[in-house]
Amino acid sequence: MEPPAPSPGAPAPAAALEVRGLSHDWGARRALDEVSFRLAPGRFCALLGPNGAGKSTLIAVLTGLIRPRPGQVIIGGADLGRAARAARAQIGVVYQSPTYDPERSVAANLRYFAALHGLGGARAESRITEALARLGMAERAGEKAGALNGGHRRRMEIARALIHAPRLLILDEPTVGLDAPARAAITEHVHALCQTGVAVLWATHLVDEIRPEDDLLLLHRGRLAARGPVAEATGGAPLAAWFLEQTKEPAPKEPTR
Ligand SMILES: Nc1ncnc2c1ncn2[C@@H]1O[C@H](COP(=O)(O)OP(=O)(O)OP(=O)(O)O)[C@@H](O)[C@H]1O
Repeated sequence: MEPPAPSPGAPAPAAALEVRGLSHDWGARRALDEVSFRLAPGRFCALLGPNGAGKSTLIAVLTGLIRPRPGQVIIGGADLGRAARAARAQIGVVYQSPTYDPERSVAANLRYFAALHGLGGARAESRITEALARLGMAERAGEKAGALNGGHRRRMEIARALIHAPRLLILDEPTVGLDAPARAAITEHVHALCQTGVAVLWATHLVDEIRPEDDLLLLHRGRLAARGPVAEATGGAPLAAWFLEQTKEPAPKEPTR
């Protein structure tokens, strides 16, 4: 992972995601400040940041929920500001809050999303089977979504986000509220997806979800405080200690008399 080159010579391979000079203000509060990075196909990139760092705001911009002002988002070569449909067609999203129909089966939930992407009939069924198999959910296709445990519901949502074969999968703290085995299973499944060429942007504040071979973006108070392969970004320091050190709040000042 590297910052975007301002004047490329030979054409670089299309990035799964390229973000240039992105800022966003919520009223008087600066939530994102000049954020730029590039994510290569097939890479797992952890977007690490403490509460309030700006992770969800960044994801809202990347998924087109809010407009970058200023800034540019390019997904698989398509500019989100100028060619929103083409750009959005290349991303799958799993938001922090669950979004599914608890009364319908797992397969029916996926079928609904397939239809939203213009997929139907045998093509949709084969994509559903494939996506569920990738998440280890094949045998649960007929179960009611509301009857699944939390970990399986999340896996269903991840399978659903893959239904249109996106280039980039974006997940906003997907393991919130899950127990340790479910967290480990989901982290494992999503890392494995990268081997199929999908790039993953995984927002988290939990360092145990990040592996040494991953890419890392450290977001703190809206700014990218570090980026690159984990060992490079941390300078080889243990990740948990490094994260605490980087995001340490200044001690409150002594009251003056
Ligand atoms: N809709 C909003 N209106 C006003 N301020 C907002 C809004 N959403 C986020 N903020 C503010 O923007 C800053 C970044 O918040 P954001 O939710 O993007 O951070 P986060 O890293 O996702 O945090 P968390 O891990 O707690 O979800 C915070 O100061 C937050 O209070």
